Amino acid sequence: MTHNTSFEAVTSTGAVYYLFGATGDLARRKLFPALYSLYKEGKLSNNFAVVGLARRPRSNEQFRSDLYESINEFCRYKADDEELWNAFAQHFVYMSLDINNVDGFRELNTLSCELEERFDIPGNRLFYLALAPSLFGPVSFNLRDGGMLETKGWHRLVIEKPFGYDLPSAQQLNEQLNQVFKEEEIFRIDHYLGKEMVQNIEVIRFANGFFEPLWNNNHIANVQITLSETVGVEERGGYYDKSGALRDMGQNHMLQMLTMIAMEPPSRLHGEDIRDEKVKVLRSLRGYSSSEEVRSNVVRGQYTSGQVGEKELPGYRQEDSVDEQSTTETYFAAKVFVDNFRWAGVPFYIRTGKRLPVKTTEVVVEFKSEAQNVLFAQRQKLAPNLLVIRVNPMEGIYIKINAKKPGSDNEVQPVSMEFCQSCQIGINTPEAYERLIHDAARGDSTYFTRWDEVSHAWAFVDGIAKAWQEDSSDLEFYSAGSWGPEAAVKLLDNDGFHWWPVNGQDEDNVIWITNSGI
Ligand SMILES: NC(=O)C1=CN([C@@H]2O[C@H](COP(=O)(O)OP(=O)(O)OC[C@H]3O[C@@H](n4cnc5c(N)ncnc54)[C@H](OP(=O)(O)O)[C@@H]3O)[C@@H](O)[C@H]2O)C=CC1
Ligand SMILES: O=C1O[C@H](COP(=O)(O)O)[C@@H](O)[C@H](O)[C@H]1O
Repeated sequence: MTHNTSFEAVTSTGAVYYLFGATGDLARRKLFPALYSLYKEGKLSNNFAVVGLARRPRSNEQFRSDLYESINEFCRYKADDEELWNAFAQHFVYMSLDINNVDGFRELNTLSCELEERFDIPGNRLFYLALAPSLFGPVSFNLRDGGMLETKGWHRLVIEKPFGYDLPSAQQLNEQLNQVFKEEEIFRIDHYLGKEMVQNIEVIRFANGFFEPLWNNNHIANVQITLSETVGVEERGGYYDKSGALRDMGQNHMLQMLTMIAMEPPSRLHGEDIRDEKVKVLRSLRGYSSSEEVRSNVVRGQYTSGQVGEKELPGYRQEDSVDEQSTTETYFAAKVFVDNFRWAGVPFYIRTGKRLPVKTTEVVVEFKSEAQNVLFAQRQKLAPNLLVIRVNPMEGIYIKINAKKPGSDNEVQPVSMEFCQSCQIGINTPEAYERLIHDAARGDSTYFTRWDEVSHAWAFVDGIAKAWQEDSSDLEFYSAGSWGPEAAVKLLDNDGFHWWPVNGQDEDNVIWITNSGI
């Protein structure tokens, strides 16, 4: 399908949306609010119905009341227009269903036919699995065996991460899904791909004349991708202790962002062409050939207790449902190479962690400055030019260039020129889940991960995980609220680089030229 660059205009086709896991955290915090925003902005066609599904009993009224609370707590729009709210809520029904009970799916089919008639829906069905991954296979089989796929319309399966625990488990899961759904019917969520500024990477790169000619190893010294979080593992200690930062963030969000930065221009702006280019990057990732190589290129850490502001925060091993002797990493940083013509020799430094000092997602592209420094050597060492893409929570880009300090003889100083998208649009940019639900309803899979992407990403990550499993002695500890293990600093230091400060907290005396008014 042609990748539709206009999020605004297109209303999705009529469908029944099945929210498996409707009593869960994801539904409450993300999915209900996303559906309401889409409805409010006229992006859901009027002929739709939503069936909430989970085991615990709920009447339709209770379900709608949960929906109302979730929207008022988490949605960027409040449900304060009574007429609109009532019109929206009447599309929602709830059915108690155990995934393992095929008879329940037959009842669900009967309910679905009624809803399709009531709302004039042409048999299109979208199944959103906000469930533990172990239930993805059983749901798919019971959808088929319970007759849920016997309509004339389209059928789509939207699944949450994690897609497996490693390559073998992901392959097994994929084989199960493929017994029921075709690849083009499977929409694997990576919510980072729904973020405005991640999608903007493709536009910044390919819609501007002055970046692409420089976008290669002749001009770029290194690329840094940071996904830092201030939160700990919250209520998800049980899941996280088995997963760790590498699987939780590395296999998916970080590698996906890396592919957007490193991919070749697609031949057309079509979903499949874009995904073809992304998968080529993943194929070109240089795996680590030994445990020693993993140790010298990948750093892992775990947070210990620490003072953050007024609060003394617990260490990871004291978190609920976490093993007291756990060696699970809550931080990792890696030096990664993309072995292809464009990127030969350019290090990509990636890092993510929990309980770091700020919540931010940023990409920094550092340009080479040898030639300029030869010329200016007698005066001063120049700062390299940077392009910074700010994904979250601030959205925008800035470039850092050098200019003459006004009034000085020949002093050069860095100047940052910023486009602050969030300052212009405010916090009202669509949430990632809005975009992704809307895309799935329109059948646009551009910003969902295809199986070959997932499998290559797992193959890369498995190499690291295997080395770590053999020997955990390189696990370092960092205090909550710090920037992670010292070894992550050395990783760049050894190459003559350093992590650039995030959140615009530049240590230089930088002048900002900005549209943000700050
Ligand atoms: N929460 C988040 O922010 C994120 C979550 N995810 C992923 O989304 C998925 C869901 O996460 P989350 O909402 O946090 O999980 P929760 O544990 O909060 O919710 C799980 C849901 O599954 C339902 N459920 C469990 N077993 C069955 C069953 N046998 N039959 C029917 N329903 C069942 C539960 O309802 P009941 O007990 O009533 O049956 C509940 O609604 C997971 O894969 C998670 O990794 C991904 C990214 C972020
Ligand atoms: O997928 C996940 O992402 C969140 C971070 O997402 P963000 O949109 O808030 O940046 C992370 O906290 C969680 O552990 C992980 O599973």
